[in-house]
Amino acid sequence: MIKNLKYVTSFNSKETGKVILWEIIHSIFIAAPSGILLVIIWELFSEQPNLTKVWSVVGLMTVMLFLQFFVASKSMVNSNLWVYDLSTKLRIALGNRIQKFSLGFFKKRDPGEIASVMLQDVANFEGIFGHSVGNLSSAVFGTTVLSLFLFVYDWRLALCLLMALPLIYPFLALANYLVSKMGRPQIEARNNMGAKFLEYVQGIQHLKSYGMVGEKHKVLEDSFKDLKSKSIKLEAVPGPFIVTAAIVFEIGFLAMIALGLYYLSGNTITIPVLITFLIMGYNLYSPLKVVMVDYLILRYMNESLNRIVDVMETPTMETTINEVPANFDIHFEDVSFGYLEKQTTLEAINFYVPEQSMLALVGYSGSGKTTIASLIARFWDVDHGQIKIGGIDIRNIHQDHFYELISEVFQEVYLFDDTIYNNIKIGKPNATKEEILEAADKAEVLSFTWELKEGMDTKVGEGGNKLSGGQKQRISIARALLKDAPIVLLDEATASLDPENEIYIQQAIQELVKSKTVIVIAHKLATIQKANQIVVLEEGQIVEKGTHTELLNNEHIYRKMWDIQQKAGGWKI
Ligand SMILES: Nc1ncnc2c1ncn2[C@@H]1O[C@H](COP(=O)(O)OP(=O)(O)OP(=O)(O)O)[C@@H](O)[C@H]1O
Repeated sequence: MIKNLKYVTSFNSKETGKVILWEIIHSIFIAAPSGILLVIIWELFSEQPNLTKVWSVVGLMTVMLFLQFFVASKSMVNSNLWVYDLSTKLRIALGNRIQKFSLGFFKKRDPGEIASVMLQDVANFEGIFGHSVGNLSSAVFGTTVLSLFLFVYDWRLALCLLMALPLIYPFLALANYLVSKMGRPQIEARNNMGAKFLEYVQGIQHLKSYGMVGEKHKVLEDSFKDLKSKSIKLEAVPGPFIVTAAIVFEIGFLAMIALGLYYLSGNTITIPVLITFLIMGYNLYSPLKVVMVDYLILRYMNESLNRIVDVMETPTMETTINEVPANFDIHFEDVSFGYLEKQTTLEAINFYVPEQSMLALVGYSGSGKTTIASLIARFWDVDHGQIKIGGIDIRNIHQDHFYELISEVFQEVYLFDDTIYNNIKIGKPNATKEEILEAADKAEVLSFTWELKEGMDTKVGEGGNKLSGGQKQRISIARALLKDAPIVLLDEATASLDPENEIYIQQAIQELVKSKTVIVIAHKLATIQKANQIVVLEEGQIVEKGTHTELLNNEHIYRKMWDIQQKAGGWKI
């Protein structure tokens, strides 16, 4: 836990020292009044009590009270500001880290789970640590100061009080073990509930159309119940051990009273000393009892910290090397890749795409075409071999520079819940209005926006759900045109367009790919006849390579696919 706390507090280490200092001053102010009270008791028990002295001490106590109010407010404000600042910095760091992960990270970890690290786990830390830091410091500093006082008065009674500390340890250790054992499943149940809820809300349209709302709601309800039972267990099972530890403290206090009375009867201590122990002894235990409960909550918080640190330490695709390619040819050297461990999706892929030439990827569904395009875009990293751009391994090109090199027009187009204009602008954030409209025009976006009441300022809805598939694709082509990157990846760019628009889009694409290095995936072989090279894939391996004419003469898969498409082209329904 200390390691985790050190790690997270390093995000605002400058302020940490100041917060601790204020908390120490605060805990001394909490302990001080009982010390001052003793002066009154001692004075009252003296043979000739000096009332002026007593009144002065009462005056001092009043001043201390005001000071305590100031110190308490200051330390509370400081620690709250510090913890909220810390958690904001932590969230920003997590956000920055998450954007540098490969897509593989998001496939392995549920989006609901990642969201819960960012929201719930950081909130856990913020809520718990913000409030516990004061209690912890009073327990450590307040108890140390009081113990020193008590040892000066009578070391035997002080030792008797402190004897309770090792005795509570086994109960605390057991409770601690139970919290760490039950905390993780509880957090997992909470995340599972979040993920199920997200899935339910996102998929509600499809659930309704298949009449599965009730069935999925049951799954959601089960996840609520699971969370309930795990939360109850987490609270109820370690609870009795904490109560027992608190009772051990009371027993320690009773033992001290008994010992004190024994010493009093033997005249080895005086009444004021016993009264001192009765007052201070109880005060000694109070912060410890509070911190004991806090400690368990802190252990629970540590489970959240583990998950935060885990995300922060997951390797990203970031590189400190920043080699800049001199040209934009693409080289696949013995590349193998699998989405899952022990599963090969691509095996020993070798090809070379000279700068400003076009390579087409062809093959039956599931043969690995999209995977090759995704590897070039670094959505994933290769397991074996190298992909080079301009002779440089793409893993050695800095992320910011790398994404300037590539434009993608993929099957799945994601649009942000913003205007059409702004969705195109993403391709080049500093583009002028003229440039954006020109790209929109070339990609046939203007031809449908003029029919819309708000034109290019029409909001597209979440993920672009207010537009048709073809319209979304045109926007993504406009984005790529605007970006004007030297490498273009096209994945079935014209799949969801009607034949008339397809002709226009093909023209726009011709414009887009002019003087670019292009990798194109097209199911319609007629569109790639002019490609400089065609690579045919089967089950993740290259089975043919050549030009359209060469492959037709090969009489192999490409020829078969071509013949089928030629026949299908003649069909009319
Ligand atoms: N995210 C993923 N996780 C696990 N397996 C995947 C993932 N994406 C694709 N695959 C698998 O990898 C293999 C290759 O898929 P890929 O999408 O590259 O094929 P494709 O040739 O582009 O297919 P299509 O023409 O149907 O788009 C398939 O067996 C597919 O099931």
